[in-house]
Amino acid sequence: MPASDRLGQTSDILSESLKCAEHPFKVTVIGSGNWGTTISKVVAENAALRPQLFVSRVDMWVFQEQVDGQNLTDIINTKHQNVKYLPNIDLPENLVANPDLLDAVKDADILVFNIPHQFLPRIASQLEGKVKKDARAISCLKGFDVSKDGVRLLSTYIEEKLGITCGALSGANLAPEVAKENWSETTVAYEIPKNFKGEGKDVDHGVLKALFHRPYFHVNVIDDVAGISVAGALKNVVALGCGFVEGLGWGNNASAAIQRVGLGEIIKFGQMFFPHSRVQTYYQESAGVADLITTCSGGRNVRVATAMAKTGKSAEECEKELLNGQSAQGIHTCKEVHEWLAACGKTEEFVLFEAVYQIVYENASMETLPDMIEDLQGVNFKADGEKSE
Ligand SMILES: NC(=O)c1ccc[n+]([C@@H]2O[C@H](COP(=O)([O-])OP(=O)(O)OC[C@H]3O[C@@H](n4cnc5c(N)ncnc54)[C@H](O)[C@@H]3O)[C@@H](O)[C@H]2O)c1
Ligand SMILES: O=P(O)(O)OC[C@H](O)CO
Repeated sequence: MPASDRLGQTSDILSESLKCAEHPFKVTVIGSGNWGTTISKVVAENAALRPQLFVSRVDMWVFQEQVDGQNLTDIINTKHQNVKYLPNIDLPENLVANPDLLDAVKDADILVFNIPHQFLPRIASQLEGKVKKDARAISCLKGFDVSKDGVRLLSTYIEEKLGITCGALSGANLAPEVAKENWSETTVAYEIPKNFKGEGKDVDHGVLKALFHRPYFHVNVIDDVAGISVAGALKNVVALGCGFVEGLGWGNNASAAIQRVGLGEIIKFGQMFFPHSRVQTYYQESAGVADLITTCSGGRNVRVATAMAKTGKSAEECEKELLNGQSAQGIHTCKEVHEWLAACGKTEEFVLFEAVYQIVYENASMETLPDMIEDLQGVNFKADGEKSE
């Protein structure tokens, strides 16, 4: 379908639910990697299409770097492509690459966070006290914040650090496919805050759908921020497990077994540490089992873990060699999850997550994965009060 037809189609799908904003919302995306640039494209397309709701210019904050002797921002703003992180994809001309973080956010009503999550603390510190007090945010990051105080969602981290309400976007969304406008679904989760200013004056579910929904990118908006965030973070750890068995040449059955156990651990983790998350989110939403399947089929975490199995190199080496500056978030998340589970004495209840950590950081043998999963099944059986082998 030509791009112009697709734009028209979007407009039809959303027109009835759309209201005018009193003042159009200014949107800034913080991050310009593989997914950061893709989501910036999505948002800028919608901003151009809906002047009654959004300021046409969308800023995309870029962590500046040189590419062939030129600033990446200059290349993006002239060629309208992010040649390093999303090559060969045309970006809308109303998307402006901005290397100055504080300038990019200064007028923003909606902040879309989209950076590898290990960089969030430094960026959030720079933003403290510098964003509009009534700005709203959406986090597209997949990961957790773990400290001695506990495990926190990244949206909660942003809320507490910046004093603004933050939701999340997560789904079965390999960026290169979304960027090429192949159809996919996603889930946006946002809880309307107590200080909601009213329709047309503030961000609500309709505004978020108008911001993110495209003919090729179908959005379901819910309020279970914890559910979609837990699923999005933990499927990256499971994907590392799938990459190990793929690299060992064990085939699809082995990968399915890892995904089955992984889904169980994701739901258990959510119920144990974020009891307000809803179990049905994990299997009904794109952010749940669908994201697990797509990531375990072809994501960067699988590719890195497969290379580890084939070459014997470390996760960091494989990430560096394969991803050209992109990040496999499972490498960080499995460590964060291990640290949290160890702190609360629960590692034995999440044996797949723990096995992945041991393989990545403690040189444990990948061949031990099946035995560890057997042990887990034994624990589950006994917990259900049934006979254990
Ligand atoms: N790529 C995908 O398919 C995809 C899909 C859905 C969600 N996500 C999630 O979105 C988030 C962002 O992923 P991505 O794919 O856009 O990033 P990426 O993996 O492409 O990482 C590259 C980005 O990191 C930036 N960077 C490097 N060093 C930095 C530093 N010191 N400070 C700040 N930024 C620095 C680079 O400038 C670049 O913009 C992650 O949490 C990821 O899990 C990714
Ligand atoms: O390529 P990955 O493994 O980082 O996964 C990307 C996305 O999270 C898939 O939804």
